[in-house]
Amino acid sequence: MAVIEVEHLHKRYGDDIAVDDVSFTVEEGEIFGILGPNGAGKTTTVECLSGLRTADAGRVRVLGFDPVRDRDALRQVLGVQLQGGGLPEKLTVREALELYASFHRDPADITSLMSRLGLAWKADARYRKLSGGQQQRLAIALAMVGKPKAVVLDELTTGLDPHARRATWDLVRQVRDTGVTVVLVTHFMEEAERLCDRVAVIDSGRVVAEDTPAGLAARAGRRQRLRFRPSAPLDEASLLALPEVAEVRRDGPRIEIDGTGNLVQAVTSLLARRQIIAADLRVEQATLDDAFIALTGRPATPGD
Ligand SMILES: Nc1ncnc2c1ncn2[C@@H]1O[C@H](COP(=O)(O)OP(=O)(O)OP(=O)(O)O)[C@@H](O)[C@H]1O
Repeated sequence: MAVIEVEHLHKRYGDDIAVDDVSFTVEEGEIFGILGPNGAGKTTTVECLSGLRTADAGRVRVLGFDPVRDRDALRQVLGVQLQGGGLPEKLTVREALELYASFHRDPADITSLMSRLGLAWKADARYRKLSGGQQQRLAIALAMVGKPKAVVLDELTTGLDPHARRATWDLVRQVRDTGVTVVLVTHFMEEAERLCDRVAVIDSGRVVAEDTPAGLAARAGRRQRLRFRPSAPLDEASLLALPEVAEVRRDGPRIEIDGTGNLVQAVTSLLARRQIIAADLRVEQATLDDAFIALTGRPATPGD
């Protein structure tokens, strides 16, 4: 069942087109990633589906509701954590949760929510005293306090160290495991690859691909890269004569080969015929990063 349907969403700020033409569908129970570089239109898209902005054109349905017309009803079933959604510095964790709970007809039990999200020991700590990771835990807790059927989490792990980022990923998986559909906005490839069931790649206000992370990586051409140190000289021409080999590079004593298909088998049987041993053999598959570059012609995280 589709939980979120976005069809031909368009939103501009004056002459600036933030979202040009975005369509995607989020299915029940999945973690759906919206991936793209800074300024691609991700936040504007999720603001439109959360009812925080009105689209200029297109159709959006979230759990059957029109986010603008049915905003109050939607608030009862959709949890939202938006980028930089800062809280008053002096508010404690418990107070923030009590405040958000008061907006809902049937809120979650705050004590058990805090313990589920590892915040019980910080219940009386003020917001400003929390670490970045704890603030994000609280953000997830606030999005979950209304016992939503779906949550939108925007740039959840930006600014977190690798350890806190991984801990946050575990929490997002926990949220999904309770049956809540998750829409996750990110510009981190690794995050999308590790966490998401499906991903919409957005670039300059348009969806350039919608697929599983593995499906997106496959679009990069199922490129493989092989690296090794041959035990005896190996001529490039005989490697390039193999149909699986696209490119051969030398890096000191190492050889780096890009290719497709049964690349590993083709190269290793050539080596066996020549009685050459491949030391330090490494095989790399195309990643979501490669797919993003293949789709958009540039990296997703400039300057990251
Ligand atoms: N309130 C606003 N007023 C005017 N322009 C805006 C506003 N919000 C966003 N924009 C512009 O719309 C475009 C898309 O911005 P948006 O924040 O949706 O992108 P994003 O993909 O979420 O980027 P980021 O990863 O940096 O948050 C950008 O060019 C941005 O400058």
